[in-house]
Amino acid sequence: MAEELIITLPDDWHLHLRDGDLLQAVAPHSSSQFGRAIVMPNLKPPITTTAAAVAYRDSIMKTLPAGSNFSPLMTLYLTDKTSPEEIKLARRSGIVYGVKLYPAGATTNSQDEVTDLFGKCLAVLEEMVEQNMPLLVHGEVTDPKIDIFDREKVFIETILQPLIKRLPKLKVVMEHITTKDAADFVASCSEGFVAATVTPQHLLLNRNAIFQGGLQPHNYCLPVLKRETHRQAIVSAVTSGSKRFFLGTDSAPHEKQCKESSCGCAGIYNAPVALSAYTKVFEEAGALDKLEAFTSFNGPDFYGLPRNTSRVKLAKTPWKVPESFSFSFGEIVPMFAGETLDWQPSLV
Ligand SMILES: NC(=O)N[C@@H](CC(=O)O)C(=O)O
Ligand SMILES: [Zn+2]
Ligand SMILES: [Zn+2]
Repeated sequence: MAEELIITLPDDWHLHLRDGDLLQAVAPHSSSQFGRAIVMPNLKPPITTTAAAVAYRDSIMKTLPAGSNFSPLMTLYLTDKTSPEEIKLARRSGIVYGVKLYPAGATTNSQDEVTDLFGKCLAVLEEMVEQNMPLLVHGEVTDPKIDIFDREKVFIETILQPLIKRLPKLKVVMEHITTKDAADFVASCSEGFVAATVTPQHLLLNRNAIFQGGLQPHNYCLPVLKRETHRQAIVSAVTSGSKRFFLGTDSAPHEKQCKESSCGCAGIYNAPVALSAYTKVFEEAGALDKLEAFTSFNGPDFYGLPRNTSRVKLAKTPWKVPESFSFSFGEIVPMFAGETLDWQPSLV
């Protein structure tokens, strides 16, 4: 069994860096372990224009330590009002790498978004094909009549399949997939056009983790964790060697008091443990030889970007995850708080 692995520096293809104090607090955990990150636009207010993305990128760059090579790849938040012209501006800016679809009300800060994708956004989607701009989707329907555990499957059937049929040349990333249905669907689509990101929590935890010994708010995220058979299916998908699946942590920090509340926020802060956690998944599947493609090759290949050239070492040295990280504004509790993990990353 390997005691040390050296792999190409990974990128995070789905990350929430937030803004203000929270950005300052969490940026180092990602910028020290990843080359690039696709930065989600669900701020308050959301990043809906290229101008706002440029300003947000500037504020991220200001938080990075001197000499950091971390590169934030920005995204726009699709709304019913987004114009095809905005897509052209985004492409010309050279800093926007995707447009994010949040079905209205699907998740944190997604109140006033797309209500009718085909009715209101078709011209924008056609321009995205023209500009080779990927659509990144939070793939859950929001109809309250649909059971929360079925929302991803129903999204595939009612939105994604018709969308891909209508616009087969649109690049689509199904973000944070959680089900066998999603893994099978992505595997059945054209390589290079449809791909998926997968989080550490959906690979390592099933829905029991939300209720283990009492309600566990730090294991609550969206899409919600699913049953064990689904977890096993997405582990098989990512460890199969398929190029369609890549690393996207969905690290989504919320202050401890917002998680431990009578109405707790959705989102798991996993940036500090992400590389250890993904390595554990591949080790347990006997597929450490497939880890690097998932963490460091498939993402840039899909986005048409060069692979990173620097490397990271993963040493099989047990380390204890902090119970929480404290800041002037409050605390953030990471995934696997207080637990011991095996693989410790460091830049080489
Ligand atoms: N994943 C989550 O549970 N929450 C994310 C939003 C998202 O990615 O859906 C957040 O911004 O907090
Ligand atoms: Zn999401
Ligand atoms: Zn997310």
